[in-house]
Amino acid sequence: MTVLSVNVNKIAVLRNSRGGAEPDVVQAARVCLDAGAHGITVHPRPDGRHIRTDDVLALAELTRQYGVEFNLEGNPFAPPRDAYPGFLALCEATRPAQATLVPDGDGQLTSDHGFDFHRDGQALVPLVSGLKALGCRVSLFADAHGPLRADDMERAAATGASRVEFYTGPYAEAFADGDPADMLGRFAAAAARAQAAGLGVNAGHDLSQANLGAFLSAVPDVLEVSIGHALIGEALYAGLDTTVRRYLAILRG
Ligand SMILES: CC(=O)[C@@H](O)[C@H](O)COP(=O)(O)O
Ligand SMILES: NCC(=O)COP(=O)(O)O
Repeated sequence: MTVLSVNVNKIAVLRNSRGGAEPDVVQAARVCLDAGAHGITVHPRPDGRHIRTDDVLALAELTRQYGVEFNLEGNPFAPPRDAYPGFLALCEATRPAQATLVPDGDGQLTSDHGFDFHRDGQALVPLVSGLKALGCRVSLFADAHGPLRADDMERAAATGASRVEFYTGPYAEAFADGDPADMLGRFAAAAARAQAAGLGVNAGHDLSQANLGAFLSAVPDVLEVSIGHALIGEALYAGLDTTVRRYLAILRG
């Protein structure tokens, strides 16, 4: 079964909008885990707009206590800045079960593209091996919506990473436009190529209760989805516990 990792970035957005400690990111993560979520994801950004270093440390401890996966996302090439020690330093401090490398530019509103494995593949090799030496499974954020180059997934696998996380934003847009069939075909084909190259497939970005089921029906053997923006929004109406349980029901099919 596909596992659910809840991204709690948006809880920190709300907290930071007023300063102080509420809503409490760790308490929100605990509610998600008590509802049955399989793990917690965060993507601390160098500008500190939501998740901060102290949140990363606290969530690493919480997930350790629960014995569930902590998935830390970030750009390993972004330099340390102010209160952000850098992605690799955070991985060293917290040893997340999964490190998801994302090629975001500084100041980007949100993640909107995966790695160019032809350009970045060689540079990723030492980073992946360093993270594996820390005990992290490594996943690489990857595009699956456009035409893949013939050996894209082979190059991703050649970095030593175990998984790719497909950037699902374009699928979510196609679904919202009422015409997701072509996009689903592209993701299914990309998944087959990743799996043939020996990579496990994760997926994330703008997945929601509305669009998740169709995605998982069309794209076989997705190992993990990380979901935050829609889930936290939906939880405003239904509550966090109920919302997480609804996602888990979708994953069970
Ligand atoms: C890597 C990814 O897909 C992003 O969705 C990310 O984790 C969300 O980041 P923000 O919450 O900063 O938009
Ligand atoms: N890796 C994707 C993620 O963690 C959550 O993305 P979103 O649901 O906030 O768009």
